[in-house]
Amino acid sequence: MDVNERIKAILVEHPVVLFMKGTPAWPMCDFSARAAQALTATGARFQTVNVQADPQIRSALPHFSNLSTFPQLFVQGELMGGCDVIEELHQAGELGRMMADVLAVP
Ligand SMILES: N[C@@H](CCC(=O)N[C@@H](CS)C(=O)NCC(=O)O)C(=O)O
Repeated sequence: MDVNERIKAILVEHPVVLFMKGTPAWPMCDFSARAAQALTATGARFQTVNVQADPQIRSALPHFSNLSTFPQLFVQGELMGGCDVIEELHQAGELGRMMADVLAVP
């Protein structure tokens, strides 16, 4: 499967996907760590893709999304943004609401 098809398949399969460096337990970059922390704090379940472990996705995703940096959060297939956007949404109380809407988390 072509890498863009793989990215699309991940986005179809999972309503909330964080493409990050490392994993929430072992983040490999402070921006990825902060993004994963904010999402974890909402209590929502989210899928992560470690771009450091997948060089094809690491190089293709910036072209696919038009965002050159990581992390990248997609909700229902749409790019929300990176760490700055995620933290802003979290601080405004919007991130939890968004996750609840998408995932029906109480
Ligand atoms: N302002 C960005 C900061 C993210 C950032 O600068 N990430 C860097 C360091 S992890 C990055 O992805 N650089 C490009 C690369 O490593 O390919 C955000 O909100 O996510």
